[in-house]
Amino acid sequence: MVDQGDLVVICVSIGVALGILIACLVYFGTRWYNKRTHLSRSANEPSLTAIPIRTNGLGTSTDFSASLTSSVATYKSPNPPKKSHPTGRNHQNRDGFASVSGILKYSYKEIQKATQNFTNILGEGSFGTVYKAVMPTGEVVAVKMLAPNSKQGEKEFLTEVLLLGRLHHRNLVNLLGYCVDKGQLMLVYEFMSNGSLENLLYDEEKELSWDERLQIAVDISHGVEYLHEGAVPHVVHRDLKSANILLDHSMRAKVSDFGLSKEEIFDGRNSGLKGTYGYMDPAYITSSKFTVKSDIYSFGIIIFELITAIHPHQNLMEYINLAAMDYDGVDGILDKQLVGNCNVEEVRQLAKIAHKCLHKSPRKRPSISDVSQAILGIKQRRLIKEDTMSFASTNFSRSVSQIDEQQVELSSIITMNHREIG
Ligand SMILES: Nc1ncnc2c1ncn2[C@@H]1O[C@H](COP(=O)(O)OP(=O)(O)OP(=O)(O)O)[C@@H](O)[C@H]1O
Repeated sequence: MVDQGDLVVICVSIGVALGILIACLVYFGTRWYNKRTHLSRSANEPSLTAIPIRTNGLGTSTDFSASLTSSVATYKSPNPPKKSHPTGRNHQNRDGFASVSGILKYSYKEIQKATQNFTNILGEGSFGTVYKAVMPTGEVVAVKMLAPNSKQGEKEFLTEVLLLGRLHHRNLVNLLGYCVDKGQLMLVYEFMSNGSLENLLYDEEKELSWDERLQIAVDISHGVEYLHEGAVPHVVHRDLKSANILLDHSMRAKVSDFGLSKEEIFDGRNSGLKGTYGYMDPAYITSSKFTVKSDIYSFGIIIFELITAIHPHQNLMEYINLAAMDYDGVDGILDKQLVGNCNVEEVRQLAKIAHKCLHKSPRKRPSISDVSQAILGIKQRRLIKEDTMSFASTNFSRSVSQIDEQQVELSSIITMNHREIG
């Protein structure tokens, strides 16, 4: 027989053992659950800061630490990002790869037919040839075919497509589709019928009014604002220049070539720099650190191109420095198309904003949202002025017609008086 004391000891021991068992079960169960949720979350959210990239066009890298300083120009902002714009497109995707972004995959044959066997050439860039294509739906698009000597691998190309497909804004040249077929890599973009800003500014036969130029500056600032502050993850363009600003049928400007790996500049040696001379932030050249403020610098140069129609490769910077000496200094370097055809005060205000973008200390340059607010301010001040003037002129004509009416009344009274006296 077990006495009562032993029974108590046995019960307590069983209780303690059960307690330990339950505690262990809860502890390991929670750990297992947390791990499972973490894994499934990671699987659903591909880390875009760990994108394998093309490096210098010389090879590929899948090293994640290297990708953090990569030319796939994403960066993490200290501020929480604004909500990303939805794609608004509702295409069915045939391979499911880019279904998140709503971009289409085309076959080589489809593109071949749409470009009339690659005969419809729009231009040539550092990535390869750009063709005009008419899709079976009737939609006109631009197809960028990567040069066969491009060292970009298929995997890296698809990663870039995935990144690009996430970026949609009315002031960006949106990616509509892609093609990886028969060893060819192609990107399908919306078609911009008025070509590049560079062509419009430097072709003697083309004309750009001051209003169009001001609107182009507003449009570019909105496109860059989306890349810097709206897109998730944020994107640094790294090659803003007038050749990368394209215009649609209604002369609205869109930023192109964003998010693509940029080729390293070759100037007789491996500089390690990416971008285009003339637009390149001097602070980046000395530090090799590319930031959003380097894009702001390039944008400042584009604004001065809009004002002067002087190409950065034709000593634009010297003219800018000269103009910086006085508030009205910009009057002397104005594009001759604009002389007598623009509001000089607005030109001076825009030049003042551009000077700030070119500040030699990147920290002192404004953010893109400040720049776009300031440019919009120029347009708004004009609207307010026009409103005030039209209000004043309406009041003036009302007063004139009142005087006219009173004169008629007066002359009829005088005539009546004359008749009575007569
Ligand atoms: N979406 C488009 N719609 C119409 N024309 C385009 C489009 N994209 C490019 N083009 C034209 O094709 C030409 C080559 O463009 P691409 O973007 O490849 O090179 P780039 O910007 O001129 O130079 P780089 O590649 O050195 O930046 C340009 O003249 C441009 O006008």
